[in-house]
Amino acid sequence: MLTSDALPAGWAQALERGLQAELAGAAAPLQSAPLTPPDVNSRTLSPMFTAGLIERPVSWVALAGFMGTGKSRIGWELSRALAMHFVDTDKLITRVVGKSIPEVFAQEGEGYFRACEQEVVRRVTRLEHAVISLGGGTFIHEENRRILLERGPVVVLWATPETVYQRTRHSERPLLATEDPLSRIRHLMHEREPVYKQGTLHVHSDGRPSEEIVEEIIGRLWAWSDAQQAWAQLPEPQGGDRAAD
Ligand SMILES: Nc1ncnc2c1ncn2[C@@H]1O[C@H](COP(=O)(O)OP(=O)(O)O)[C@@H](O)[C@H]1O
Ligand SMILES: O=C(O)C1=C[C@@H](OP(=O)(O)O)[C@@H](O)[C@H](O)C1
Ligand SMILES: [Mg+2]
Repeated sequence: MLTSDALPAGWAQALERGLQAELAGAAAPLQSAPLTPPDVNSRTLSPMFTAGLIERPVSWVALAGFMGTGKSRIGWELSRALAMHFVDTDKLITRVVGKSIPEVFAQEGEGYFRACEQEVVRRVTRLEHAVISLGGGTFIHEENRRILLERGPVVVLWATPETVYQRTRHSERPLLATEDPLSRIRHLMHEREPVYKQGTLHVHSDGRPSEEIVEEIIGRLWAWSDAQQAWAQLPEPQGGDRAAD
């Protein structure tokens, strides 16, 4: 595994330029109209636009999970629903390196890609008001996982190997470019499953329209942030550290 020290000089500056271009490319969050009109009775989407004040359950969230579970698509839709910035780490790497993901794997090697990913994670965890869609392997790397979970909730999307196969079979995922992609999916998913389980929230994406998934994520994020606040307001137990109880 290469570390980010292996990246060429100037990579950090190129990343910064690429990130700014990505953020400017998507409509600025506060100027973009939500795709779904606010519903006054729904906790999930309506509180955002009360008296012109946008309320969000979180100011930062990342989406993790296996290839084809919908991180890129759901992340984008979630960012529109919450009027937040959107960064897809694969898209950002593609922009900074100037090559597609399969080209990066083929020409620079997977180690180089993982080093780029690590640098991108370090940077995007410093963003505010952002939805981050990770690549399927990003959360697997221990250091990435630590930084991400320290920053905010990581929502893991799940799907069966069959669904993943159907969703990825016409696209280029270098890790699935084998004679028997379904077996490869099954094997890799099994291997990675215990790590994905370390995410904050877990949402199934099989056979569900993206709007429904986005709505569930928003509802679960509200519940999560309410619980975080309730926990923070608990009085410190006498004579001890709460975490040690
Ligand atoms: N809930 C869904 N239902 C049907 N198709 C979906 C759903 N979520 C994503 N897709 C489609 O599956 C493919 C892979 O989704 P993508 O967002 O690229 O996944 P990931 O980023 O996790 O690899 C895309 O063509 C996308 O439009
Ligand atoms: O699972 C992985 O290791 C990868 C997943 C891909 O992203 P998606 O999960 O968005 O397809 C992309 O980062 C790269 O091909 C490696
Ligand atoms: Mg993706």
